[in-house]
Amino acid sequence: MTLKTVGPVLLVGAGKMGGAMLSGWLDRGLPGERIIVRDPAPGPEIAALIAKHGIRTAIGEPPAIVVLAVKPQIMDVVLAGIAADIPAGALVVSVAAGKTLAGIARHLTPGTPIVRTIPNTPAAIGRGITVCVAGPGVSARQRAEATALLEAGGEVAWIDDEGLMDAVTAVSGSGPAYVFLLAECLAAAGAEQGIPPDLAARLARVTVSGAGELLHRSDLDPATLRHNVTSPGGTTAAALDILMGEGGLGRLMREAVAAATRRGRELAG
Ligand SMILES: NC(=O)c1ccc[n+]([C@@H]2O[C@H](COP(=O)([O-])OP(=O)(O)OC[C@H]3O[C@@H](n4cnc5c(N)ncnc54)[C@H](OP(=O)(O)O)[C@@H]3O)[C@@H](O)[C@H]2O)c1
Ligand code: PRO
Repeated sequence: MTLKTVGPVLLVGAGKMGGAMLSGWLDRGLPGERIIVRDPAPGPEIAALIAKHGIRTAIGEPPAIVVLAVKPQIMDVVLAGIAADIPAGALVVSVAAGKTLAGIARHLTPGTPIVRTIPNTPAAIGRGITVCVAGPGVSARQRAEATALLEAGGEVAWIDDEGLMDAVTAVSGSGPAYVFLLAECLAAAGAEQGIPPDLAARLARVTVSGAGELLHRSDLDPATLRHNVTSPGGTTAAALDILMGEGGLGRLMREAVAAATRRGRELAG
């Protein structure tokens, strides 16, 4: 299945995540006329995409896929409002953190096929990863169609155990924020050592993105790439003694991912 033949796709909610997905779809060739966007007040970038690509904002041809990208806290209300517009047999794809297959199904015609997913914002440049779990009744064709759509945003992984989705959300869904925080903290620490803030921000930005790109292109695992920077008794080793010590990044990351996983469970509602 190719992206060009997917759809029509109804995107409900074109904010940070829905907007990132929309950019990925358009960049990779999903024709604008196969997309419908529903959002009460799309931001200027989304409005520009809608105008440029001739994307519809009202349902004409019935959608084959409905992508739900509203906040989990309003998902129940939104679903109650759009359930009647979801044609029988259309595939519903949720990207909402926490919201379970059963919680979504509750609002829809019994038997509606649903795929619960967690993408991440690098989908905007085709470098994200989306993890998916299928509910009952999702056909092989619909799975292939969902894969084609989501692959526009990068890699796609299917899992069978929905119980893992909150932990997945904590790692890859929220993960880009941890990396951006690393860049912020690295810049602030550099400035504290006397580097002019603009230069410190540039050093941190290029270092984090360059290291990410090296990790992306290299066959080596992250630990080996780290070793390659670390001269015995050198500067990196001095820093890693802090970062890898007790109370260091390992512990902080474990606690952070556990907190995000717990919050996902709470958002189930
Ligand atoms: N952001 C991420 O990195 C990320 C990653 C993985 C999954 N997710 C999931 O993606 C979903 C959206 O998150 P987000 O960060 O993109 O939030 P967001 O930026 O607030 O996007 C949600 C969008 O939905 C719009 N909306 C509100 N009510 C609506 C309605 N009745 N019908 C259609 N659209 C409506 C909002 O408009 P207003 O702003 O005008 O209310 C907003 O544009 C969440 O469920 C989240 O868990 C997000
Ligand atoms: N953004 C959403 C949140 O913060 C879900 C993962 C990333 O809840």
